[in-house]
Amino acid sequence: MTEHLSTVAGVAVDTRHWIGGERVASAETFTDVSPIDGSTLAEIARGTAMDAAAAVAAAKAAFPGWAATPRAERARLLHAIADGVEKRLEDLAIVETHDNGALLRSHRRGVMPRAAHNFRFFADWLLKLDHEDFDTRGHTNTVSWDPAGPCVLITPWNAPLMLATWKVAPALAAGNTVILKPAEWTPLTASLLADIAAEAGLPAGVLNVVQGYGSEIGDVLTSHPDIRRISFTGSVPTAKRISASAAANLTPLSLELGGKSPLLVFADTDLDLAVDLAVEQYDNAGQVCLAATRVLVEEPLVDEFTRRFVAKAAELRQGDPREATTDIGPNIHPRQLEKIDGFVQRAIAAGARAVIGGHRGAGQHYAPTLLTDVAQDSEIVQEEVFGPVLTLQTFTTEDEAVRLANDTRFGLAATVATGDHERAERVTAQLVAGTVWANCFFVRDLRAPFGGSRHSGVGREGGTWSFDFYCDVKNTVSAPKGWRGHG
Ligand SMILES: NC(=O)c1ccc[n+]([C@@H]2O[C@H](COP(=O)([O-])OP(=O)(O)OC[C@H]3O[C@@H](n4cnc5c(N)ncnc54)[C@H](O)[C@@H]3O)[C@@H](O)[C@H]2O)c1
Ligand SMILES: O=C/C=C/C=C(\O)C(=O)O
Repeated sequence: MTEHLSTVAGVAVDTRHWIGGERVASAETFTDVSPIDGSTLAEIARGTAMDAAAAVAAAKAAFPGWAATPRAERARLLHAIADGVEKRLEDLAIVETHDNGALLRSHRRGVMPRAAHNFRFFADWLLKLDHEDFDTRGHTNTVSWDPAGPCVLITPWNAPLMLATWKVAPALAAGNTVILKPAEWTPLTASLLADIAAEAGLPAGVLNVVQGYGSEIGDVLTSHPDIRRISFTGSVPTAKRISASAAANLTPLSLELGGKSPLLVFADTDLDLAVDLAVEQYDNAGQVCLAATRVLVEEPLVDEFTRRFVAKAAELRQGDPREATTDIGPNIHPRQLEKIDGFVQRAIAAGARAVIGGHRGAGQHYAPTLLTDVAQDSEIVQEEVFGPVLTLQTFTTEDEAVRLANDTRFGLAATVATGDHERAERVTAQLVAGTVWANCFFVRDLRAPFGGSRHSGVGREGGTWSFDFYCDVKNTVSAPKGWRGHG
């Protein structure tokens, strides 16, 4: 037994899959390494096609029972899982920090409370889910949100438990069973979530966790005919593969993908606010899908903005994410660091100038970077870097700002900084993005639709949108009493 437990920062983590209410090992393992110091955290079960198929079978077997469980009982169990997340908040926070290198204080204050909130929110929303019946010549239309079946949920490493629970909670609330496949760089908190769900009393097979490489077990999961929904957060190339694989069974998909979101700074803005919004984009070492990585500044403001930005960014402290004084932790993996530096060096070779940064930092850190003299059609402006790298461009008219902002293949988010209310309304209305923020950033309400336009995603989740996706939405039309048909 103990050979399957790893101790991470004093917390015992089971390194096996969680399938049908049991821990299941694989013949092989893969090594999970900490981005903080390169140390080995655990040897994790390396899922095979057989493990993936077993998880689907377990989810299929558990589905009828869970789908028939009264809503109030499903909601009660989700709240019990939220209680468990809150009880183990410190364990989850420290384990996640070791696993993905993001700040411990963010995990404590923001991310793990949000993970618990994901369960509470969808439990409560389930109980409120309703519509007004409507009448068609005396016939009553009644809409119901019926459970769809087993779901495959595939998540990335940048916010592992937050993004896993953002999918698991609504899927379970809807009456579906789940196979969660966490990213191979961050497998640990998904395993702790399985412990928490079991302790809360979630029936066996309702939540299954399969560890392993997406390239080895992804297709088995996403092409399986018993799977009724796939929700994926990750990169565009993987999304295309999954879409092709899901097409075999016409399995409905929700895809939340990358971005190259703009921050539009107008000359009439509160400059302190605009600078704060820009510097905030280095959060999580730039590994945030929503990050506004293209800073677009109105020409007359650019010198003053740049001066203030540089001063503010210089205050950021890179270091150990466990320390309360650290602002930016390491990037996730040497491969990711390589990728980030590749983007930056190619940009510089193409004529970009690094106002700050432009190189690696100590250990697995990348120096916060701002690149200027970049062409709109260049790689650095068009492609997602997923590191602490921003570009700076200028504009002279509102139309030009909107045109530059919309001129990538992405459309996840956009942020506008302006002191003019009418301008804010005019500009936000023209931006192509799933989420647009005016004079703020990352203000999230789980009732709101969340997702991306164009290559940033397919579909929306959040509030009723989540239930629309995870359910077979049904309309039942009842004839009035005594009705004898059309004849
Ligand atoms: N829109 C959002 O909400 C959001 C949130 C976070 C991250 N992201 C995006 O995620 C990307 C970074 O994450 P990543 O590098 O882990 O992405 P990725 O696509 O490489 O991996 C994501 C997940 O997909 C799995 N996977 C890989 N190949 C697969 C296959 N063939 N079939 C099924 N699953 C497979 C991986 O194992 C991992 O669990 C960035 O583009 C980022 O913008 C988007
Ligand atoms: O890095 C991506 C962050 C995504 C955030 C959400 O999915 C959310 O707030 O629900």
